[in-house]
Amino acid sequence: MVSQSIIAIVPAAGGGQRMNMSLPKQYIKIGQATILEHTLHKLLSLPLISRIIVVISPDDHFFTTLAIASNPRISFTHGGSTRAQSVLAGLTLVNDDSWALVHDAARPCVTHADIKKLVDAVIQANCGGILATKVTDTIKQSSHQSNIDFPTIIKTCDREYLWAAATPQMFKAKLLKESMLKAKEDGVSLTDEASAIEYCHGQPLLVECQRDNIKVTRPEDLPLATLYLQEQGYITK
Ligand SMILES: Nc1ccn([C@@H]2O[C@H](COP(=O)(O)OP(=O)(O)OP(=O)(O)O)[C@@H](O)[C@H]2O)c(=O)n1
Ligand SMILES: C[C@](O)(CO)[C@H](O)COP(=O)(O)O
Repeated sequence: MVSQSIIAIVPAAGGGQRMNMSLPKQYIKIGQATILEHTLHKLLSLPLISRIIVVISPDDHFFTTLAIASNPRISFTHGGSTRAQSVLAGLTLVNDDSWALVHDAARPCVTHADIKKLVDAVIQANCGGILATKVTDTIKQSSHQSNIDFPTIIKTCDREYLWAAATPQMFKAKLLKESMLKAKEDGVSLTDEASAIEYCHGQPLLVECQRDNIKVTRPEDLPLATLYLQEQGYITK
């Protein structure tokens, strides 16, 4: 049984540019609830997560209108212009000795079982780690950045060692804070927490999760997230 304190940080301050919708994607409704509410319900279902800090944009006047905002285990703070800045803002509210479990607001389909699997693995190994999926496609490296119409292939990567990072990502708060601040000081941009630990020569655990833990990023992800939440029984078909 886990006895250490685990505080969840939910970065939810993004603008959702790639969704190309009028409101940030965390406030799009799937069934009766917003994406953010689905995500928070998943985290609330684990009693071992004692507190959840939701990091919202300073322009966000919507979060506090949601009933879930007054849940006693939930509080909020304001984030910054990058995901890393938002996570750091949340981390400043977490005791150094606690575990920080960072989970994207935009990943509402994560399962209770996969969060528990990560927590158990991390606590047992006493080493930070992340949920991830093994890469199953054949991966090509392009000659140019992928923002041109038809870049050409320069090589096929060996996928045996490749994983796609997901969230939650769980680390001791002090280590994560120090590693993220070091990366920031050195001008290294981070798209996840593990990158900060890697930058400081740590080796986080990879814990395999189900492939339904998608990040809602583009419009075509929405029907997929809806289907997964239906299959999981969170919304009616
Ligand atoms: N300044 C930011 C940027 C992102 N996020 C959060 O980080 C998670 C993953 O980021 P991403 O999918 O890139 O979200 P957006 O930044 O909203 O999307 P986009 O990049 O398409 O604008 C999301 O829950 C998002 O709200 C955040 O808290 N603060
Ligand atoms: C943290 C993350 O969800 C892991 O896949 C991802 O890196 C966030 O990246 P984005 O650049 O904000 O989409």
